[in-house]
Amino acid sequence: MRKNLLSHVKRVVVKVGSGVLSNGDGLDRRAIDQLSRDIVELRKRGYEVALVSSGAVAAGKGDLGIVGRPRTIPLKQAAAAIGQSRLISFYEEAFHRHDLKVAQVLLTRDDLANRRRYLNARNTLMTLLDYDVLPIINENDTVVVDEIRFGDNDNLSAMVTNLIEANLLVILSDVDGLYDRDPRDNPEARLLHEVPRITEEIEAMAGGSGSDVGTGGMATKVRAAKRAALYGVGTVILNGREAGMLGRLFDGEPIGTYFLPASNRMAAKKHWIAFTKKPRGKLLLDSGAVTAIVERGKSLLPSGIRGVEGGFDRGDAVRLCGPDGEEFAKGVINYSLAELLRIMGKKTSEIETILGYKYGDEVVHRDNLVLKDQPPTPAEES
Ligand SMILES: Nc1ncnc2c1ncn2[C@@H]1O[C@H](COP(=O)(O)OP(=O)(O)O)[C@@H](O)[C@H]1O
Ligand SMILES: N[C@@H](CCC(=O)OP(=O)(O)O)C(=O)O
Repeated sequence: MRKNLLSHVKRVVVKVGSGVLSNGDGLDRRAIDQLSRDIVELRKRGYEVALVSSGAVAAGKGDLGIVGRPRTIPLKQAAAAIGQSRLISFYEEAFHRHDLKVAQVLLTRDDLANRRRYLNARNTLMTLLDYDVLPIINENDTVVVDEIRFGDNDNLSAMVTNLIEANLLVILSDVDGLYDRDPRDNPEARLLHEVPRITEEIEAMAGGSGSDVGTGGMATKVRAAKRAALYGVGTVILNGREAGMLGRLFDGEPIGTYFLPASNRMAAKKHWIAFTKKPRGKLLLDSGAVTAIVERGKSLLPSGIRGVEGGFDRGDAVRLCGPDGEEFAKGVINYSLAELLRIMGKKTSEIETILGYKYGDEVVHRDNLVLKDQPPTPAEES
């Protein structure tokens, strides 16, 4: 059964957590050597692989004398600066033994939220894969502030899966997969082998991290799997502390937890709008506009807009809210705040007269609009 589920897979994103790569004293070389063997094995079987690796903070914090978690953001960022170069040098050494070249790619959410930079990052990663180089991706912890943070590498790995159009996301952690409750506190917890759909009940099973080095725990892994599923990609959570898990997975062994993809995937661009692009302002719509968008899949026209909050430029993402103020969708806007203030509530035919030009009849085109909790739509352009 598992083998069938994986038969279409060509390109894989493997994410490895800090808990797998570190021991109490920093990086665990044995774990890195073992992971490199597993990835080399996958590549020998013909799969393309990109690695999202945590571990920078865990690798560097000891140099600053930090025991447990770094207490402040600057300490965490300093630890990451020390640890990231060590992490890559260990990887370089391990993979060179197998004649595999590696490349370090450090990203912030801002890099992917801007469509041009997103496409640029994609081209770089695709080029590395074309040249048989293993990209090793991490968040650029040293420079991130809250507004441009992915927050955790589970989320980053889901974004990268979308970015490089991978067919499978594998998350290697320090547990065997998703249990029906946190196995740390519940010895009777049961491992789920397959999750057909990520419901609220499934999300409620996943708790936070119990370790000094992990971020987000199972909750962020399930969220990442949900994002990947919406993009039509399955996710497997495996225990990365055991040797040979990637090979065993592709041999068809029923290990870990497999989250099935949604049967009809969201278009890559809509996925990016929904999950990567950060919204700036808010549009308040009348009920007619809400019905047209939600029930008839229409674009947003200026006539349905009653109010605006916050600032934005043309091309930014904005939240769309109904008369009750509740956000029901997110979309990329064709007009700046200054332009919108002049055309909102007006007919489409008046746009050009008022502004002297127009970018389109729609304020937000239906192709650039995603409903909250929207069931996935058939794939369109990417
Ligand atoms: N329902 C659950 N099933 C499995 N693990 C869970 C669950 N709820 C919480 N966890 C915790 O999540 C941890 C893994 O997440 P985390 O510490 O962030 O690891 P990583 O460094 O791999 O990202 C596990 O060690 C476990 O204690
Ligand atoms: N970017 C951070 C890792 C953040 C993170 O999500 O950690 P983890 O939960 O171990 O995957 C680092 O390299 O230390």
